Amino acid sequence: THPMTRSTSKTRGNSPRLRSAFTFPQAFSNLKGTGHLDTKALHDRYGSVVRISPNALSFNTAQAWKDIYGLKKDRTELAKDPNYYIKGPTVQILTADQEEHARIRKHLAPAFSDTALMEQESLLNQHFELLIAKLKQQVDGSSQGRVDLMAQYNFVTFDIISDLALGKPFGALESGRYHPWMRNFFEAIKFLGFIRFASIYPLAGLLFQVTQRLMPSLSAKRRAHLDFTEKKVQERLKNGTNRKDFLQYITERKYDTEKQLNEEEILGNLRVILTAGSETTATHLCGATWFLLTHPTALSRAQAEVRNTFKMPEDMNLRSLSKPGALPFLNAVIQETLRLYPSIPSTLPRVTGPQGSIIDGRYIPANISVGVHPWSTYRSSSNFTAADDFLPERWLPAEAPIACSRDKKDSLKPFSLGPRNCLGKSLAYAEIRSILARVLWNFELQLESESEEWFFQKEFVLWDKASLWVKLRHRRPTLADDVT
Ligand code: HEM
Repeated sequence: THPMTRSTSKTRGNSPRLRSAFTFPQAFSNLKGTGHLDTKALHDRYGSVVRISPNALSFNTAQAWKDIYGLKKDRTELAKDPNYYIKGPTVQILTADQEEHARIRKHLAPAFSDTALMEQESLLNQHFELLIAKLKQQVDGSSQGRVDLMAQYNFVTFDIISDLALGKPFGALESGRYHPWMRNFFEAIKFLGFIRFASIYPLAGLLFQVTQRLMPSLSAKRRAHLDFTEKKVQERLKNGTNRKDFLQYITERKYDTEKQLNEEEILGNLRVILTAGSETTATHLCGATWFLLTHPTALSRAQAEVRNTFKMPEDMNLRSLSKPGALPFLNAVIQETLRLYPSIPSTLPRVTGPQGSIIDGRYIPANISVGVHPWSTYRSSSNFTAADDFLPERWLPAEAPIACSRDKKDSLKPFSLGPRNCLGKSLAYAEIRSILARVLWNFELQLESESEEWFFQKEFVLWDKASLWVKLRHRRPTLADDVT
């Protein structure tokens, strides 16, 4: 452990001077897209709790995850930090306060149950298969298998989520192009750093609003962006369907009619799901692929595991892919990627209650913004041995290097925990396993040289990813293929 990690409960010992006095170091860090590195550097220097701005503390331990995000014994939770989770005109699951959140989550949850997932399988399979078919076309086509997998993973995950949330896919895989809604979304990510900056500096925020007003094209674009989802949801509600999409579950279960989600609330929440459930999954797929392609032994092993487990591509389905004990190495790769390349690398902040809170054994006064910083936590040597190394074996009890037996596995919470944890976790795992397994089964893969440094990215709440250029070839016949 770093000597400062266990240092003290004296808050001053964990307070870098500039950070304690001013908000600008944190604001600039966000603006530059280096927040993950800067916060990690502070943790490395000051230990497991550090003041990152006058009113905000960052933590990096398993216990802090529980204390900040878990449900308390008295059934209360630390509120989401209102300066970060800005409420819009419609209540929605991410920003709602505790009571409203419980109501919304109760109505959305059936769409994400294990039963729902199994019922959605045939819909999901169409997209998985289309992805593989399109990749095969590119191997045979003029690009000779040179493919931007980042785009392809975006296409498939956004197609899936739009199919489930809006009743129709964006059609990105089919057309091989970003749908305008997706293009707007990715353009907006670049602004997230600035928006965070603006939320700390009202003057910058004001300027931002004024510029938006002065640029009709920008606000027209925003309107079109919102209109699109509204129109789709209205059409879907009007026409009805037998498909097991999200709306089917949200509208068929009648709890307390007074507390039903109204149409506006349904739309607001579907919009959240549309973004929460697409980019995060695509990001992880890119990360796992990049790690495999830069670690050839792991790539061969994952590939052999998938190909030996499934003789025919039709053998891959949600049940066989998620069977306990199936694909242990691929699952270890998935976990290790969640650790080294968390789709949401920065803190999702909460505020301490009116009486203050005990976090990681320390009393923290009332109304302080607190959170666990995933990037710092997952790369801290106080939590993981060889924390910066890609070592999927650490997740395999029989093979983990002895040094890794001290890993604090509980400090990895990529889907958060407690009442506000990720509702789409099972769907995310299902998509990730299904897509990675199919890609590894069907193709030989090689990283193109311009993507060797792909991993080193800026972070604006989400990662500012570049294209991931990969050379794909058809699967080489194996001895087993010849025999059978
Ligand atoms: C690798 C993929 C994913 C990761 C790493 C991830 C991570 C997270 C995290 C950390 C949160 C907590 C947010 C907070 O505290 O404010 C969250 C919430 C949420 N996620 Fe995911 N997510 C993923 C995929 C998905 C998918 C596929 C869906 C749905 C289709 C989804 C739907 C949601 C929803 C609805 C919430 C809000 C839950 C609530 O507030 O009760 N996520 N996710």
